Amino acid sequence: MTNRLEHVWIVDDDKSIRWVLEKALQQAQMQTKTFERADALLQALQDNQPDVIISDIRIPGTTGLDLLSHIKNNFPKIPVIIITAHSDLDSAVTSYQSGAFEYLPKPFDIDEAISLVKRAYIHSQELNQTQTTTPPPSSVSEIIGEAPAMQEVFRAIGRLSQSNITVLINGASGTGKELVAHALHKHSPRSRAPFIALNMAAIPKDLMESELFGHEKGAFTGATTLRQGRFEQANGGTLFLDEIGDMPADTQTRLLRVLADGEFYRVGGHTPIKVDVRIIAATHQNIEQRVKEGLFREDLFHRLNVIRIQIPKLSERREDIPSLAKHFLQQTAKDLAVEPKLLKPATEEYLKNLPWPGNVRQLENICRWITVMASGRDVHIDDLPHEITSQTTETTKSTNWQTQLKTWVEQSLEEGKTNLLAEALPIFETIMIEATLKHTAGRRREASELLGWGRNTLTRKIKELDLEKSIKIDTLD
Ligand SMILES: Nc1ncnc2c1ncn2[C@@H]1O[C@H](COP(=O)(O)OP(=O)(O)OP(=O)(O)O)[C@@H](O)[C@H]1O
Repeated sequence: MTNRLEHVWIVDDDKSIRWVLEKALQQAQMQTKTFERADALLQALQDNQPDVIISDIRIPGTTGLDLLSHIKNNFPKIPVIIITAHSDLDSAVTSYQSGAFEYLPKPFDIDEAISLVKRAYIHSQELNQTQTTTPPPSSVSEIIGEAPAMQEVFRAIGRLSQSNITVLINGASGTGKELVAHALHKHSPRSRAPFIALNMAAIPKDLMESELFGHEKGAFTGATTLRQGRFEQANGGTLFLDEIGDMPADTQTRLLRVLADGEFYRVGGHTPIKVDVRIIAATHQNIEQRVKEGLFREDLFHRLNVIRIQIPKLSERREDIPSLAKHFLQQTAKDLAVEPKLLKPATEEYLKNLPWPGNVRQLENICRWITVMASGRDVHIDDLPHEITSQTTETTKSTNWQTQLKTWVEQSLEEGKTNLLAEALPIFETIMIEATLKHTAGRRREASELLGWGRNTLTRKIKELDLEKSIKIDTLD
């Protein structure tokens, strides 16, 4: 996963504000949790704490300001961003005075909200707040993958279970590296000890050493308390170092020493600390290339590269797309307590043929979008977000549809499919009909002329292909 260092909790009784913030923050690779009421958030704070809290000034259960003072008293290091109505300057002032990190006047700009959260997060790090990242529970156990390349990954996890060996995971962003790292931990003798994830690319360079190794009180300006680093937190368990290729040279040197000696010093410390930590590292980069270019230490590379697991891009395991999509649609529906959406076969086929540069994470995001935005229970191609339909244009720039169709036929035959026309024709007709009706704003007579069919044929096809629900603007002509 992981740029997802930041855990952000949002409390607002306005569902749409919660939704907008949540999606935007997730898009920025942060983990979010939302609450409708302040008391639910206070309850949750007893179990664990986020890096940043965003709260409306008026919320059921208490006021934003009471909540703020409760947090300031009990969890002083968590920055709180208060959302206020524009007119409500008084409360903005009061929220500052009561210790809010910042306030966000409504209506707010999403980018501004995100940069505010990022600033608050860095600020909280400077206040030496220690937080562990735990992936969301729903993503921990289930790894979906029928494709041969994924089966290979499962075999590796199986072979490595009960072992403590160092693993290097390679794969593009969003392919599931953290999920695999977590599975390796879960199936290891260390499963009861912590799994700590840390993304090198997300940590400012000068905070990296103290993030990894902790620091003593007074080690540098602002180090007002002793702070444990991730190595200490992960003692007995697993430390997942994501985007290891981005690790600065001096930290690489230090890490190498720790791996060789099994001990380290906190920043500003003089007593060696012994730990027993299993390292799982991951990168999307070609790490051998970085070694060649002198950007990554060769000796460290060999230490990490004991076992290598390669996670394929989503475009290299297209057969898994329908089951992944189904899984994400069900998961999102469960989270939102709504009925899961169902993809029509043509939609599945369409999704299977997209380029997916953002890999599984992108598919997951699209499924969330569909769950919230698609109007009916059945999801037609037309219901997909523009983001994805424009991707097709990108693909078709390089490969025309005939070539893609040919690839599909070849793949299907290889998979042993039969009766190919019965599968392809309805998809072909659905795309033709939906696109044309979109163009004519739902006017069937005009669409049938454009398609070169009689009006009755079009009506019959729409019925046969069960497209009625997807045609939203349906005039009576
Ligand atoms: N095979 C899979 N089955 C189910 N869910 C998956 C699978 N692969 C990835 N996911 C989900 O997709 C999302 C992205 O996966 P993950 O964060 O593990 O990718 P990553 O490779 O670590 O990404 P990055 O390099 O950007 O940090 C997560 O929510 C994860 O749970």
